[in-house]
Amino acid sequence: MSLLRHLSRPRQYVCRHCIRRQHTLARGERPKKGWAAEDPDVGARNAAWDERAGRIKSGAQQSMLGVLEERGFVKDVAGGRRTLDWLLTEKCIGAYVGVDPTAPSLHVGHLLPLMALYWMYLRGYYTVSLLGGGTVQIGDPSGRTTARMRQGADTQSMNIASIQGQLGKLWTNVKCLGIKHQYPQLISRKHDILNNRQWLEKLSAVELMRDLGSGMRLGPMLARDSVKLRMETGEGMAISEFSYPLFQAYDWWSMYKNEGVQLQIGGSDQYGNICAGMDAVSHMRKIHRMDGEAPSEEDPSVATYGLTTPLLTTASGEKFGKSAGNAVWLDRQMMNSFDLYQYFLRTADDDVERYLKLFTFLSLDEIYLLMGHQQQDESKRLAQHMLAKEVVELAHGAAEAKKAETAHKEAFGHGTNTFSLGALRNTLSSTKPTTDPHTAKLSKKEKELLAYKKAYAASSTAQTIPSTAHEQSQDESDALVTLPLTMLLPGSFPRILHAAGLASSKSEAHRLIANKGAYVVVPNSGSSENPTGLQWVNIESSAVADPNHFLVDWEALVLRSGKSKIQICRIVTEEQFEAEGLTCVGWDEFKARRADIGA
Ligand SMILES: N[C@@H](Cc1ccc(O)cc1)C(=O)O
Repeated sequence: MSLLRHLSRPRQYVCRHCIRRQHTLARGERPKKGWAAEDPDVGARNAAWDERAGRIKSGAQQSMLGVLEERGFVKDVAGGRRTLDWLLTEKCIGAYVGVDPTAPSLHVGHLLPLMALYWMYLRGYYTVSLLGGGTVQIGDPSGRTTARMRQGADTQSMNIASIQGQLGKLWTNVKCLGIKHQYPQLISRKHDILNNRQWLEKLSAVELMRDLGSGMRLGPMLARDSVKLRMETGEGMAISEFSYPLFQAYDWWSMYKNEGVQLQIGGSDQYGNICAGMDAVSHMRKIHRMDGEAPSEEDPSVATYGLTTPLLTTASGEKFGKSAGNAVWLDRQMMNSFDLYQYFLRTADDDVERYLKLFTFLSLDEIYLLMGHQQQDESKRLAQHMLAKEVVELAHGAAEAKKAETAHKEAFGHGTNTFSLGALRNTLSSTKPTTDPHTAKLSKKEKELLAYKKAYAASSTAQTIPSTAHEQSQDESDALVTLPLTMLLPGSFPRILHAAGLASSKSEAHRLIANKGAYVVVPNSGSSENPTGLQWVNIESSAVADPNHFLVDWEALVLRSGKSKIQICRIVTEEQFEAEGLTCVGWDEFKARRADIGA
């Protein structure tokens, strides 16, 4: 009886494409295309949304677009800034950011559009991070001067699996950060990770060209910088790459019709793809006549919009997200938490406020307060520590962030002139022996993935700074490099600095030393009031400067380049080094030379 009553109750439907979200079916009426049965919470959700819209319109609360603009996320808006601002206030629309899994990890550059998306999630929108499992096979030419290398099937599936996991972790950490920063848990919040392979694999070539291709014009596609440049340089472009925007546009159409995704966010190089997508969706709407609810084609409440984030450069003019020319990876196995923390800790004073707004969920009031404290004593780098901790927390989680913070605060606890012995001992005691039990438990597939990631990170760093930490089979989370004692000889500091990853070559290490930019910690140099606060001294350029004289606790050499890039080197006997199956930059060359001399 009660079931019958339930069935006969008029069902509520929600239309993803019009501003009047809720519809009640009349007797005998069938739901229209784009309507989805809605759960009973819809009333409460709409009421909460309307109340918020009221607050925004009365000026009591800032609009979503206002928040994104104020924090520095907006370079361009496609489709009209004012209408997008209005739409984001009136309607709980869907938004997405797409990433192609071209590598096993995202890097910090990907965080910019994703952070804008995460803000939208926290403010109650439907948000999708889209994995380009289909589009990666085509290869986006945007912002590139050469075609991408074709990836093998194994590499591709490892990249997809790895980025999928990473996107999931990021969502978990975003939710935790949202709780930590006390953002209200809005009931309309929802997020998804979708893979465009799901629909692109089912898409027929005829359908793509007939429906979508017929609505996209050659003119704007030919006028794009990435296309023009390749034509001018004579390199040319394959049809597949040229057609890439069609596939990205089809993604949007698919998510527009099924999930109500009306906004796409991307880096500034995505502007062309986004505009092409907007035209395509509008054309597809005409073909599929989704005007059951929408009064007219130009109705801004059903149109699509694009938002691009700026290209970041540091105060010194470098591209953001590169450390000595290499990408700053978000994967913990490709860049450990200590190094990620350190990358952000090195942020220039002139950049730090801007980065706090972009890469943390701190409110603006908190940021201004923090900057006030920072100005009282810049040397403490309070703002940089906060930035570094929040980014590590977003990428690797709270526990890792705490560890990285403690290690750095101890290392720099007494200013930049001293190094804390406590920090060194803590780091050394957390070193895992040869066979890392953590890796031993991994399945064969996981081990393969781990080896691939390490090789990927090492190969992308090889041309500039070789990071021995990546080449060694140590626990991925430690910040140590292990070197054999035999390499420590009078005059060998340049070789050691190179092996420690603090210089890209021996000659660069020589230059660093000559410019007084290389330091080493002096053992037993603590004062009587602070015996564990060891002193840094400049490494001398003399040919007899002997690293052996700087062994702390007989097992570590602590080196620094510039103000803050520290590398702790664990020193072991050559037998132990070989027994642990370790190697380091310059080791083979060192052995070969030793053999030549007949030592
Ligand atoms: N083309 C985007 C990734 C992307 C893929 C699919 C999309 O639908 C959107 C974006 C890039 O290379 O950064």
